[in-house]
Amino acid sequence: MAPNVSANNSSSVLVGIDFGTLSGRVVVVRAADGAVLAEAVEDYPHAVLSTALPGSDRPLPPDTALQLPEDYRGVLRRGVPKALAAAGIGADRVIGVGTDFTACTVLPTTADGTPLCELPGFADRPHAYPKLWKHHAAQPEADEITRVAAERGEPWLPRYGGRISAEWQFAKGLQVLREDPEAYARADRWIEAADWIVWQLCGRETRNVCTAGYKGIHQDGAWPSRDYLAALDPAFAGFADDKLAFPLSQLGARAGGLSAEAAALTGLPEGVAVAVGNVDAHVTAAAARTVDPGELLAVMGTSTCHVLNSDVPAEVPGMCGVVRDGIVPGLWGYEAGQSGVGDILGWFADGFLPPEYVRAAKRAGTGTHELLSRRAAAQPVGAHGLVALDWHNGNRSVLVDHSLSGVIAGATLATTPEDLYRALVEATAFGTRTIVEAFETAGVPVHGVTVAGGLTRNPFVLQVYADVLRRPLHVTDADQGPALGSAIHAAVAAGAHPDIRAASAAMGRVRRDAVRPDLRDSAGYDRLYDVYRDLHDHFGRGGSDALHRLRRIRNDART
Ligand SMILES: Nc1ncnc2c1ncn2[C@@H]1O[C@H](COP(=O)(O)OP(=O)(O)O)[C@@H](O)[C@H]1O
Ligand SMILES: O=C(CO)[C@H](O)[C@H](O)COP(=O)(O)O
Repeated sequence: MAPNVSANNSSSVLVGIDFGTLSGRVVVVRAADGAVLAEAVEDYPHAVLSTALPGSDRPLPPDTALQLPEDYRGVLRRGVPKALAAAGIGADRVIGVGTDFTACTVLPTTADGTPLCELPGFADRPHAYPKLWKHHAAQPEADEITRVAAERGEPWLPRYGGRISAEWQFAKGLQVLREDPEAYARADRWIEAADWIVWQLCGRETRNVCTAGYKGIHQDGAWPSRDYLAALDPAFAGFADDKLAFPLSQLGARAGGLSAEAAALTGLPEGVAVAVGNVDAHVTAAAARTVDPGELLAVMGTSTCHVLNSDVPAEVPGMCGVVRDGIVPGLWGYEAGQSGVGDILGWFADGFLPPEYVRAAKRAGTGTHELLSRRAAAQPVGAHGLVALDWHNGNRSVLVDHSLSGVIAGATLATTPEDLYRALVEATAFGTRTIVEAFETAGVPVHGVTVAGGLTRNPFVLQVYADVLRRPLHVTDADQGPALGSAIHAAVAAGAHPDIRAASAAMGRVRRDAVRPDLRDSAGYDRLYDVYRDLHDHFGRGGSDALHRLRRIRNDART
Protein backbone atom coordinates (compact mmCIF):
# COMPACT_ATOMS: atom_id res chain seq x y z
CA MET A 1 0.00 0.00 0.00
CA ALA A 2 1.23 3.52 -0.76
CA PRO A 3 1.86 5.53 2.43
CA ASN A 4 -0.64 8.14 3.62
CA VAL A 5 2.04 10.86 3.85
CA SER A 6 1.73 13.42 1.06
CA ALA A 7 4.75 14.54 -0.93
CA ASN A 8 4.92 18.00 0.60
CA ASN A 9 4.03 17.04 4.15
CA SER A 10 6.65 18.42 6.56
CA SER A 11 7.13 14.99 8.12
CA SER A 12 7.87 13.24 4.81
CA VAL A 13 11.24 11.51 4.50
CA LEU A 14 13.26 9.92 1.71
CA VAL A 15 15.65 7.01 1.72
CA GLY A 16 18.88 7.47 -0.27
CA ILE A 17 21.20 4.53 -0.95
CA ASP A 18 24.76 4.87 -2.24
CA PHE A 19 26.25 1.62 -3.56
CA GLY A 20 30.01 2.26 -3.21
CA THR A 21 33.08 0.17 -3.96
CA LEU A 22 33.14 -1.77 -0.68
CA SER A 23 29.84 -0.98 1.01
CA GLY A 24 26.36 0.44 0.62
CA ARG A 25 25.40 3.49 2.68
CA VAL A 26 21.78 4.27 3.49
CA VAL A 27 20.48 7.63 4.74
CA VAL A 28 17.05 8.71 5.93
CA VAL A 29 16.53 12.35 5.03
CA ARG A 30 13.82 14.95 5.72
CA ALA A 31 12.18 16.13 2.49
CA ALA A 32 11.70 19.70 3.63
CA ASP A 33 15.32 20.65 4.38
CA GLY A 34 17.59 17.66 3.71
CA ALA A 35 18.35 17.02 7.40
CA VAL A 36 19.92 13.57 7.68
CA LEU A 37 17.98 11.74 10.41
CA ALA A 38 20.05 8.55 10.37
CA GLU A 39 22.52 6.55 8.34
CA ALA A 40 23.66 2.94 8.13
CA VAL A 41 26.64 1.37 6.39
CA GLU A 42 26.47 -2.21 5.16
CA ASP A 43 29.77 -3.75 4.01
CA TYR A 44 29.68 -6.11 1.03
CA PRO A 45 30.63 -9.50 2.50
CA HIS A 46 32.65 -10.39 -0.63
CA ALA A 47 34.05 -6.88 -1.24
CA VAL A 48 35.92 -6.96 -4.58
CA LEU A 49 36.75 -10.31 -6.24
CA SER A 50 40.17 -9.78 -7.79
CA THR A 51 42.03 -12.99 -7.00
CA ALA A 52 39.44 -15.81 -7.18
CA LEU A 53 35.69 -16.45 -7.37
CA PRO A 54 33.95 -17.50 -4.12
CA GLY A 55 34.70 -21.13 -3.32
CA SER A 56 37.32 -21.43 -6.07
CA ASP A 57 41.10 -21.39 -5.95
CA ARG A 58 41.50 -20.80 -9.69
CA PRO A 59 43.33 -17.45 -9.97
CA LEU A 60 41.55 -14.63 -11.82
CA PRO A 61 43.54 -12.82 -14.54
CA PRO A 62 45.41 -9.59 -13.64
CA ASP A 63 43.32 -6.38 -13.43
CA THR A 64 40.09 -8.30 -12.79
CA ALA A 65 37.60 -6.70 -10.36
CA LEU A 66 34.24 -8.45 -9.94
CA GLN A 67 31.42 -8.27 -7.41
CA LEU A 68 28.43 -10.31 -6.23
CA PRO A 69 24.84 -9.12 -6.85
CA GLU A 70 23.78 -10.76 -3.59
CA ASP A 71 26.04 -8.30 -1.73
CA TYR A 72 24.04 -5.43 -3.27
CA ARG A 73 20.75 -7.06 -2.19
CA GLY A 74 22.20 -7.32 1.32
CA VAL A 75 22.26 -3.52 1.51
CA LEU A 76 18.53 -3.45 0.74
CA ARG A 77 17.76 -6.30 3.13
CA ARG A 78 19.86 -5.20 6.10
CA GLY A 79 20.98 -1.60 5.55
CA VAL A 80 17.58 -0.03 4.89
CA PRO A 81 15.86 -1.49 8.00
CA LYS A 82 18.92 -0.51 10.10
CA ALA A 83 18.79 3.10 8.91
CA LEU A 84 15.03 3.30 9.50
CA ALA A 85 15.41 1.88 13.00
CA ALA A 86 18.22 4.34 13.76
CA ALA A 87 16.02 7.23 12.58
CA GLY A 88 13.34 6.07 14.98
CA ILE A 89 10.53 6.78 12.55
CA GLY A 90 7.77 4.69 11.08
CA ALA A 91 8.28 3.42 7.52
CA ASP A 92 4.95 5.06 6.61
CA ARG A 93 6.69 8.46 6.57
CA VAL A 94 8.89 7.38 3.62
CA ILE A 95 7.62 8.81 0.32
CA GLY A 96 10.45 7.73 -1.97
CA VAL A 97 13.74 5.93 -2.42
CA GLY A 98 16.68 6.90 -4.63
CA THR A 99 19.87 5.02 -5.43
CA ASP A 100 23.26 5.63 -6.96
CA PHE A 101 26.03 3.24 -7.93
CA THR A 102 29.68 3.21 -8.83
CA ALA A 103 30.01 3.19 -12.62
CA CYS A 104 30.69 1.71 -14.99
CA THR A 105 29.80 -1.29 -12.87
CA VAL A 106 27.98 -3.50 -15.32
CA LEU A 107 26.52 -7.00 -15.43
CA PRO A 108 25.08 -9.54 -17.86
CA THR A 109 21.53 -10.68 -17.08
CA THR A 110 18.69 -12.69 -18.56
CA ALA A 111 15.62 -10.91 -19.95
CA ASP A 112 14.03 -10.84 -16.48
CA GLY A 113 17.09 -9.27 -14.84
CA THR A 114 18.56 -12.44 -13.28
CA PRO A 115 22.35 -12.00 -13.10
CA LEU A 116 24.10 -14.61 -15.24
CA CYS A 117 26.34 -15.65 -12.34
CA GLU A 118 23.20 -16.84 -10.49
CA LEU A 119 22.16 -19.25 -13.27
CA PRO A 120 22.95 -22.96 -12.94
CA GLY A 121 26.25 -23.66 -14.68
CA PHE A 122 27.53 -20.08 -14.63
CA ALA A 123 28.79 -19.66 -11.05
CA ASP A 124 32.35 -20.62 -12.03
CA ARG A 125 32.58 -18.29 -15.04
CA PRO A 126 34.18 -14.92 -14.23
CA HIS A 127 32.50 -13.22 -17.19
CA ALA A 128 29.06 -14.02 -15.73
CA TYR A 129 29.72 -11.67 -12.77
CA PRO A 130 29.29 -7.89 -12.45
CA LYS A 131 32.44 -6.10 -13.53
CA LEU A 132 33.27 -3.34 -11.07
CA TRP A 133 34.23 0.12 -12.36
CA LYS A 134 37.89 -0.63 -11.62
CA HIS A 135 38.01 -3.85 -13.64
CA HIS A 136 40.80 -2.75 -15.98
CA ALA A 137 41.42 -5.98 -17.88
CA ALA A 138 39.65 -4.69 -21.01
CA GLN A 139 42.39 -2.21 -21.97
CA PRO A 140 43.20 -4.02 -25.30
CA GLU A 141 39.50 -3.85 -26.24
CA ALA A 142 39.33 -0.17 -25.25
CA ASP A 143 42.35 0.59 -27.44
CA GLU A 144 40.70 -1.20 -30.36
CA ILE A 145 37.37 0.59 -29.82
CA THR A 146 39.18 3.95 -29.90
CA ARG A 147 41.37 3.06 -32.90
CA VAL A 148 38.50 1.81 -35.08
CA ALA A 149 36.32 4.81 -34.12
CA ALA A 150 39.15 7.21 -35.02
CA GLU A 151 39.79 5.45 -38.36
CA ARG A 152 36.10 5.64 -39.28
CA GLY A 153 35.72 9.20 -38.00
CA GLU A 154 32.88 8.23 -35.65
CA PRO A 155 31.20 11.51 -34.65
CA TRP A 156 30.80 10.53 -31.00
CA LEU A 157 34.51 10.03 -30.28
CA PRO A 158 35.26 13.71 -29.44
CA ARG A 159 32.43 13.62 -26.90
CA TYR A 160 34.66 11.19 -24.97
CA GLY A 161 37.79 13.27 -25.11
CA GLY A 162 39.06 11.26 -28.09
CA ARG A 163 39.44 7.96 -26.20
CA ILE A 164 37.08 5.31 -24.86
CA SER A 165 38.07 4.00 -21.45
CA ALA A 166 38.69 0.39 -20.47
CA GLU A 167 36.33 1.06 -17.58
CA TRP A 168 33.27 1.67 -19.75
CA GLN A 169 30.48 -0.60 -21.04
CA PHE A 170 31.66 -1.33 -24.59
CA ALA A 171 35.22 -2.34 -23.66
CA LYS A 172 33.95 -4.65 -20.91
CA GLY A 173 31.26 -6.11 -23.22
CA LEU A 174 33.75 -6.77 -26.01
CA GLN A 175 36.05 -8.51 -23.53
CA VAL A 176 33.21 -10.90 -22.60
CA LEU A 177 32.54 -11.66 -26.27
CA ARG A 178 36.22 -12.38 -26.91
CA GLU A 179 36.91 -14.44 -23.80
CA ASP A 180 33.59 -16.18 -23.06
CA PRO A 181 31.36 -16.13 -26.16
CA GLU A 182 28.87 -18.49 -24.50
CA ALA A 183 28.30 -16.12 -21.59
CA TYR A 184 28.04 -13.25 -24.09
CA ALA A 185 25.39 -15.12 -26.08
CA ARG A 186 23.43 -16.11 -22.96
CA ALA A 187 23.26 -12.46 -21.73
CA ASP A 188 19.97 -10.98 -22.93
CA ARG A 189 20.83 -7.68 -21.26
CA TRP A 190 24.09 -5.86 -20.46
CA ILE A 191 23.07 -3.42 -17.79
CA GLU A 192 24.66 -0.92 -15.43
CA ALA A 193 24.30 -1.92 -11.78
CA ALA A 194 22.75 1.57 -11.37
CA ASP A 195 19.79 0.43 -13.49
CA TRP A 196 19.80 -3.18 -12.26
CA ILE A 197 19.24 -2.10 -8.64
CA VAL A 198 16.27 0.04 -9.72
CA TRP A 199 14.93 -3.06 -11.52
CA GLN A 200 15.17 -4.92 -8.18
CA LEU A 201 13.25 -2.13 -6.46
CA CYS A 202 10.40 -1.51 -8.86
CA GLY A 203 10.27 -4.80 -10.73
CA ARG A 204 10.82 -3.39 -14.20
CA GLU A 205 13.74 -2.43 -16.39
CA THR A 206 14.60 1.24 -16.85
CA ARG A 207 17.76 2.87 -18.22
CA ASN A 208 19.03 6.29 -17.19
CA VAL A 209 20.51 8.96 -19.48
CA CYS A 210 23.55 9.38 -17.25
CA THR A 211 25.12 5.92 -17.46
CA ALA A 212 23.91 5.47 -21.06
CA GLY A 213 25.74 8.66 -22.02
CA TYR A 214 28.95 8.48 -19.99
CA LYS A 215 29.52 4.75 -19.65
CA GLY A 216 27.69 3.54 -22.75
CA ILE A 217 28.27 5.53 -25.91
CA HIS A 218 24.80 7.04 -26.31
CA GLN A 219 24.93 10.47 -27.96
CA ASP A 220 22.31 12.55 -29.78
CA GLY A 221 19.68 9.86 -29.30
CA ALA A 222 21.68 6.98 -30.78
CA TRP A 223 24.06 4.17 -29.91
CA PRO A 224 27.12 3.45 -32.08
CA SER A 225 25.98 2.04 -35.43
CA ARG A 226 25.81 -1.67 -36.27
CA ASP A 227 28.42 -1.02 -38.99
CA TYR A 228 30.88 0.35 -36.50
CA LEU A 229 30.28 -2.49 -34.04
CA ALA A 230 30.62 -5.05 -36.84
CA ALA A 231 33.95 -3.48 -37.77
CA LEU A 232 35.12 -4.32 -34.25
CA ASP A 233 33.82 -7.86 -34.58
CA PRO A 234 30.92 -9.17 -36.67
CA ALA A 235 29.60 -10.99 -33.58
CA PHE A 236 29.46 -7.62 -31.76
CA ALA A 237 27.21 -5.94 -34.34
CA GLY A 238 24.04 -6.40 -32.28
CA PHE A 239 25.56 -5.45 -28.90
CA ALA A 240 23.71 -2.14 -28.59
CA ASP A 241 20.45 -3.16 -30.31
CA ASP A 242 20.13 -6.49 -28.52
CA LYS A 243 21.61 -5.96 -25.07
CA LEU A 244 21.48 -2.22 -24.30
CA ALA A 245 18.66 -0.57 -26.20
CA PHE A 246 15.75 0.63 -24.05
CA PRO A 247 13.94 3.99 -23.78
CA LEU A 248 16.09 6.25 -21.59
CA SER A 249 14.74 8.03 -18.51
CA GLN A 250 15.70 11.51 -17.33
CA LEU A 251 17.42 11.96 -13.97
CA GLY A 252 15.01 12.81 -11.15
CA ALA A 253 12.16 10.98 -12.88
CA ARG A 254 10.06 8.29 -11.22
CA ALA A 255 11.18 4.87 -12.44
CA GLY A 256 8.15 3.21 -10.87
CA GLY A 257 6.62 2.31 -7.52
CA LEU A 258 8.32 0.05 -4.98
CA SER A 259 7.27 -3.54 -5.75
CA ALA A 260 5.70 -5.87 -3.19
CA GLU A 261 8.87 -8.00 -3.23
CA ALA A 262 11.13 -5.01 -2.61
CA ALA A 263 8.78 -3.74 0.09
CA ALA A 264 9.09 -7.12 1.85
CA LEU A 265 12.89 -7.01 1.44
CA THR A 266 13.41 -3.47 2.76
CA GLY A 267 10.49 -2.85 5.10
CA LEU A 268 9.53 0.24 3.06
CA PRO A 269 5.91 0.80 1.98
CA GLU A 270 4.88 -0.76 -1.32
CA GLY A 271 4.21 1.78 -4.06
CA VAL A 272 6.49 4.63 -2.88
CA ALA A 273 8.36 6.42 -5.67
CA VAL A 274 11.62 4.86 -6.87
CA ALA A 275 13.91 7.37 -8.61
CA VAL A 276 15.67 6.59 -11.88
CA GLY A 277 19.20 5.18 -11.37
CA ASN A 278 22.23 7.45 -11.17
CA VAL A 279 26.02 7.47 -10.73
CA ASP A 280 27.61 8.19 -7.34
CA ALA A 281 29.52 11.27 -8.49
CA HIS A 282 26.79 12.80 -10.64
CA VAL A 283 24.09 12.41 -8.00
CA THR A 284 26.34 14.17 -5.46
CA ALA A 285 26.05 17.41 -7.47
CA ALA A 286 22.55 17.79 -6.00
CA ALA A 287 23.86 17.31 -2.44
CA ALA A 288 26.75 19.73 -3.03
CA ARG A 289 24.61 22.41 -4.72
CA THR A 290 26.83 22.29 -7.82
CA VAL A 291 23.99 22.15 -10.33
CA ASP A 292 24.76 25.44 -12.08
CA PRO A 293 27.20 25.98 -14.99
CA GLY A 294 30.88 26.34 -14.02
CA GLU A 295 30.61 24.77 -10.55
CA LEU A 296 33.03 21.85 -10.54
CA LEU A 297 32.49 19.06 -8.02
CA ALA A 298 35.31 16.67 -7.11
CA VAL A 299 34.06 13.58 -5.30
CA MET A 300 37.20 12.38 -3.58
CA GLY A 301 37.17 8.84 -2.23
CA THR A 302 38.65 5.59 -3.45
CA SER A 303 38.92 7.42 -6.76
CA THR A 304 37.98 10.97 -7.72
CA CYS A 305 35.26 11.94 -10.15
CA HIS A 306 35.04 15.49 -11.42
CA VAL A 307 31.62 16.61 -12.66
CA LEU A 308 30.75 20.01 -14.07
CA ASN A 309 27.77 21.56 -15.86
CA SER A 310 27.94 23.96 -18.78
CA ASP A 311 25.53 25.63 -21.19
CA VAL A 312 27.64 24.54 -24.13
CA PRO A 313 29.19 21.31 -25.42
CA ALA A 314 32.95 21.43 -25.97
CA GLU A 315 35.62 18.92 -26.91
CA VAL A 316 37.92 18.51 -23.93
CA PRO A 317 40.87 16.21 -24.70
CA GLY A 318 41.04 13.31 -22.26
CA MET A 319 37.79 13.99 -20.42
CA CYS A 320 35.57 10.98 -19.70
CA GLY A 321 32.63 12.46 -21.52
CA VAL A 322 30.13 15.23 -22.09
CA VAL A 323 26.45 14.28 -22.03
CA ARG A 324 23.34 16.37 -22.56
CA ASP A 325 21.20 16.15 -19.36
CA GLY A 326 23.95 13.97 -17.86
CA ILE A 327 23.94 15.60 -14.41
CA VAL A 328 20.92 17.93 -14.49
CA PRO A 329 18.26 18.08 -17.22
CA GLY A 330 18.79 21.02 -19.58
CA LEU A 331 22.59 21.35 -19.29
CA TRP A 332 25.66 19.66 -20.75
CA GLY A 333 27.29 17.60 -18.02
CA TYR A 334 31.04 16.97 -18.14
CA GLU A 335 32.90 14.21 -16.35
CA ALA A 336 36.61 13.56 -15.82
CA GLY A 337 38.32 11.48 -13.20
CA GLN A 338 41.28 9.88 -11.48
CA SER A 339 41.05 6.11 -11.05
CA GLY A 340 43.09 6.06 -7.87
CA VAL A 341 43.15 8.65 -5.07
CA GLY A 342 42.17 7.37 -1.57
CA ASP A 343 43.18 3.92 -2.76
CA ILE A 344 46.72 5.15 -3.46
CA LEU A 345 46.97 6.70 0.00
CA GLY A 346 45.47 3.55 1.54
CA TRP A 347 47.86 1.31 -0.42
CA PHE A 348 50.78 3.17 1.13
CA ALA A 349 49.42 3.78 4.65
CA ASP A 350 48.12 0.22 5.03
CA GLY A 351 50.96 -1.67 3.41
CA PHE A 352 54.32 0.05 3.65
CA LEU A 353 54.75 1.55 7.09
CA PRO A 354 57.50 0.50 9.49
CA PRO A 355 56.02 -1.06 12.68
CA GLU A 356 57.03 1.97 14.76
CA TYR A 357 54.65 4.17 12.71
CA VAL A 358 51.78 1.79 13.30
CA ARG A 359 52.59 1.73 17.03
CA ALA A 360 52.84 5.55 17.15
CA ALA A 361 49.43 5.87 15.52
CA LYS A 362 47.97 3.43 18.05
CA ARG A 363 49.55 5.32 20.96
CA ALA A 364 48.09 8.58 19.64
CA GLY A 365 44.69 6.90 19.29
CA THR A 366 44.50 7.73 15.56
CA GLY A 367 44.79 5.92 12.24
CA THR A 368 47.92 5.81 10.10
CA HIS A 369 46.49 8.37 7.63
CA GLU A 370 46.13 10.87 10.47
CA LEU A 371 49.66 10.21 11.76
CA LEU A 372 51.22 10.55 8.30
CA SER A 373 49.16 13.65 7.52
CA ARG A 374 50.16 15.38 10.76
CA ARG A 375 53.86 14.66 10.19
CA ALA A 376 53.70 15.57 6.49
CA ALA A 377 51.90 18.85 7.23
CA ALA A 378 54.80 19.96 9.42
CA GLN A 379 57.16 20.13 6.39
CA PRO A 380 57.75 23.13 4.14
CA VAL A 381 56.49 22.61 0.57
CA GLY A 382 59.07 20.75 -1.52
CA ALA A 383 61.30 19.75 1.43
CA HIS A 384 60.89 16.07 0.59
CA GLY A 385 62.42 16.59 -2.88
CA LEU A 386 59.86 14.23 -4.42
CA VAL A 387 57.30 14.21 -7.20
CA ALA A 388 55.00 11.25 -7.80
CA LEU A 389 52.64 10.28 -10.61
CA ASP A 390 49.20 9.24 -9.38
CA TRP A 391 48.71 6.32 -11.76
CA HIS A 392 48.72 3.35 -9.39
CA ASN A 393 45.27 2.44 -10.72
CA GLY A 394 45.93 3.70 -14.25
CA ASN A 395 45.05 7.11 -15.66
CA ARG A 396 41.40 7.91 -16.39
CA SER A 397 41.91 11.58 -17.37
CA VAL A 398 43.50 13.13 -19.31
CA LEU A 399 45.58 10.26 -20.73
CA VAL A 400 42.84 7.56 -20.58
CA ASP A 401 45.28 4.69 -20.23
CA HIS A 402 44.95 1.98 -17.61
CA SER A 403 48.23 0.33 -18.56
CA LEU A 404 50.06 3.22 -16.91
CA SER A 405 51.28 2.77 -13.35
CA GLY A 406 52.64 4.81 -10.44
CA VAL A 407 56.01 6.56 -10.36
CA ILE A 408 57.89 8.18 -7.47
CA ALA A 409 60.85 10.36 -8.47
CA GLY A 410 63.49 11.86 -6.18
CA ALA A 411 63.71 9.24 -3.41
CA THR A 412 66.95 9.15 -1.40
CA LEU A 413 68.20 7.22 1.61
CA ALA A 414 66.85 10.10 3.73
CA THR A 415 63.27 9.80 2.38
CA THR A 416 60.73 9.08 5.14
CA PRO A 417 57.25 7.52 5.04
CA GLU A 418 55.64 10.93 5.64
CA ASP A 419 57.64 12.32 2.68
CA LEU A 420 56.24 9.58 0.46
CA TYR A 421 52.71 10.03 1.77
CA ARG A 422 52.91 13.77 1.16
CA ALA A 423 54.23 13.24 -2.38
CA LEU A 424 51.32 10.88 -3.10
CA VAL A 425 48.74 13.37 -1.77
CA GLU A 426 50.34 16.09 -3.90
CA ALA A 427 50.37 13.84 -6.97
CA THR A 428 46.60 13.37 -6.71
CA ALA A 429 46.16 17.14 -6.35
CA PHE A 430 48.35 17.71 -9.43
CA GLY A 431 46.18 15.19 -11.28
CA THR A 432 43.10 17.25 -10.40
CA ARG A 433 44.87 20.46 -11.49
CA THR A 434 45.68 18.84 -14.84
CA ILE A 435 41.97 18.10 -15.29
CA VAL A 436 40.81 21.61 -14.28
CA GLU A 437 43.33 23.12 -16.73
CA ALA A 438 42.13 20.78 -19.50
CA PHE A 439 38.56 22.05 -19.05
CA GLU A 440 39.57 25.69 -18.99
CA THR A 441 41.91 25.37 -21.96
CA ALA A 442 39.08 23.79 -23.97
CA GLY A 443 36.76 26.71 -23.18
CA VAL A 444 34.73 25.21 -20.35
CA PRO A 445 35.00 27.72 -17.50
CA VAL A 446 35.46 26.54 -13.93
CA HIS A 447 34.12 29.25 -11.60
CA GLY A 448 34.28 27.34 -8.33
CA VAL A 449 35.50 24.05 -6.90
CA THR A 450 33.47 22.04 -4.37
CA VAL A 451 34.75 18.83 -2.82
CA ALA A 452 32.87 15.86 -1.40
CA GLY A 453 33.65 12.27 -0.42
CA GLY A 454 35.58 10.49 2.31
CA LEU A 455 38.83 12.42 1.78
CA THR A 456 37.19 15.68 2.82
CA ARG A 457 37.58 14.38 6.37
CA ASN A 458 41.36 14.86 6.02
CA PRO A 459 42.18 18.59 6.54
CA PHE A 460 45.76 18.16 5.30
CA VAL A 461 44.55 16.73 1.99
CA LEU A 462 42.10 19.62 1.57
CA GLN A 463 44.78 22.25 2.27
CA VAL A 464 47.13 20.70 -0.32
CA TYR A 465 44.32 20.77 -2.90
CA ALA A 466 43.41 24.41 -2.19
CA ASP A 467 47.08 25.43 -2.44
CA VAL A 468 47.77 23.43 -5.59
CA LEU A 469 44.60 24.68 -7.31
CA ARG A 470 45.12 28.25 -6.01
CA ARG A 471 41.41 28.38 -5.19
CA PRO A 472 39.18 28.31 -2.13
CA LEU A 473 37.36 25.02 -1.72
CA HIS A 474 33.69 24.68 -0.85
CA VAL A 475 33.13 21.50 1.14
CA THR A 476 29.98 19.41 1.06
CA ASP A 477 28.53 19.34 4.54
CA ALA A 478 27.27 15.76 4.51
CA ASP A 479 29.08 12.62 5.60
CA GLN A 480 27.33 10.60 2.93
CA GLY A 481 27.15 13.03 -0.01
CA PRO A 482 26.12 10.51 -2.70
CA ALA A 483 23.42 8.96 -0.48
CA LEU A 484 22.07 12.45 0.29
CA GLY A 485 22.11 13.20 -3.45
CA SER A 486 20.10 10.02 -4.04
CA ALA A 487 17.57 11.10 -1.41
CA ILE A 488 17.29 14.47 -3.18
CA HIS A 489 16.57 12.72 -6.48
CA ALA A 490 14.00 10.57 -4.68
CA ALA A 491 12.35 13.77 -3.39
CA VAL A 492 11.97 14.99 -6.97
CA ALA A 493 10.67 11.58 -8.14
CA ALA A 494 8.14 11.64 -5.29
CA GLY A 495 6.98 15.16 -6.15
CA ALA A 496 8.19 16.80 -2.91
CA HIS A 497 10.20 19.35 -4.96
CA PRO A 498 9.51 20.42 -8.54
CA ASP A 499 12.96 19.64 -10.00
CA ILE A 500 16.57 18.79 -9.13
CA ARG A 501 17.65 22.45 -8.90
CA ALA A 502 14.90 23.35 -6.43
CA ALA A 503 15.46 20.17 -4.43
CA SER A 504 19.21 20.81 -4.33
CA ALA A 505 18.68 24.36 -3.06
CA ALA A 506 16.33 23.12 -0.32
CA MET A 507 18.10 19.91 0.69
CA GLY A 508 21.79 20.28 -0.38
CA ARG A 509 24.47 21.18 2.15
CA VAL A 510 27.75 22.94 1.52
CA ARG A 511 30.24 25.11 3.49
CA ARG A 512 31.35 27.85 1.08
CA ASP A 513 35.05 28.83 1.13
CA ALA A 514 35.72 26.29 3.87
CA VAL A 515 39.41 25.97 2.93
CA ARG A 516 41.41 28.96 1.63
CA PRO A 517 44.69 28.63 -0.27
CA ASP A 518 47.96 29.81 1.25
CA LEU A 519 49.43 31.54 -1.79
CA ARG A 520 53.02 31.31 -0.52
CA ASP A 521 52.66 27.54 -0.53
CA SER A 522 50.95 27.75 -3.93
CA ALA A 523 54.15 29.21 -5.37
CA GLY A 524 56.14 26.24 -4.04
CA TYR A 525 53.59 23.83 -5.49
CA ASP A 526 53.84 25.54 -8.89
CA ARG A 527 57.49 24.47 -9.03
CA LEU A 528 56.63 20.88 -8.14
CA TYR A 529 53.75 20.91 -10.64
CA ASP A 530 56.21 21.83 -13.41
CA VAL A 531 58.16 18.68 -12.62
CA TYR A 532 54.89 16.69 -12.46
CA ARG A 533 53.97 17.93 -15.95
CA ASP A 534 57.37 16.90 -17.30
CA LEU A 535 57.10 13.40 -15.86
CA HIS A 536 53.42 13.16 -16.87
CA ASP A 537 54.19 13.87 -20.52
CA HIS A 538 57.39 11.82 -20.54
CA PHE A 539 55.79 8.61 -19.21
CA GLY A 540 52.26 9.24 -20.48
CA ARG A 541 52.69 10.88 -23.87
CA GLY A 542 55.39 8.87 -25.58
CA GLY A 543 58.68 10.16 -24.11
CA SER A 544 59.22 6.65 -22.73
CA ASP A 545 57.18 3.46 -23.03
CA ALA A 546 58.78 2.07 -19.85
CA LEU A 547 55.45 1.75 -18.01
CA HIS A 548 53.79 -0.15 -20.86
CA ARG A 549 56.79 -2.48 -21.12
CA LEU A 550 56.68 -3.14 -17.39
CA ARG A 551 52.96 -3.97 -17.62
CA ARG A 552 53.65 -6.45 -20.43
CA ILE A 553 56.51 -8.04 -18.50
CA ARG A 554 54.24 -8.36 -15.43
CA ASN A 555 51.40 -9.94 -17.41
CA ASP A 556 53.75 -12.37 -19.18
CA ALA A 557 55.29 -13.41 -15.88
CA ARG A 558 51.86 -13.99 -14.31
CA THR A 559 50.48 -16.05 -17.14
N1 LIG B 1 42.20 9.86 6.75
C1 LIG B 1 42.30 9.53 5.45
N2 LIG B 1 43.02 10.30 4.63
C2 LIG B 1 43.15 10.00 3.32
N3 LIG B 1 42.56 8.92 2.75
C3 LIG B 1 41.82 8.11 3.52
C4 LIG B 1 41.66 8.37 4.92
N4 LIG B 1 40.87 7.39 5.42
C5 LIG B 1 40.56 6.57 4.39
N5 LIG B 1 41.14 6.98 3.25
C6 LIG B 1 40.98 6.40 1.91
O1 LIG B 1 39.70 6.84 1.43
C7 LIG B 1 39.10 5.85 0.59
C8 LIG B 1 37.63 5.66 0.96
O2 LIG B 1 36.91 6.81 0.65
P1 LIG B 1 35.33 6.87 0.79
O3 LIG B 1 34.86 8.15 0.20
O4 LIG B 1 34.98 6.61 2.20
O5 LIG B 1 34.83 5.60 -0.03
P2 LIG B 1 34.25 5.42 -1.53
O6 LIG B 1 35.18 6.03 -2.49
O7 LIG B 1 34.18 3.93 -1.69
O8 LIG B 1 32.92 6.07 -1.55
C9 LIG B 1 39.93 4.60 0.73
O9 LIG B 1 40.63 4.41 -0.47
C10 LIG B 1 40.91 4.89 1.90
O10 LIG B 1 42.18 4.35 1.66
O1 LIG C 1 33.73 6.44 -12.31
C1 LIG C 1 32.91 6.46 -11.44
C2 LIG C 1 31.77 7.34 -11.56
O2 LIG C 1 31.68 7.88 -12.84
C3 LIG C 1 33.04 5.55 -10.25
O3 LIG C 1 31.79 5.33 -9.70
C4 LIG C 1 33.94 6.02 -9.21
O4 LIG C 1 35.18 6.37 -9.68
C5 LIG C 1 34.05 5.03 -8.07
O5 LIG C 1 33.67 5.77 -7.00
P1 LIG C 1 34.36 5.74 -5.57
O6 LIG C 1 35.77 6.19 -5.72
O7 LIG C 1 33.53 6.73 -4.80
O8 LIG C 1 34.22 4.33 -5.09
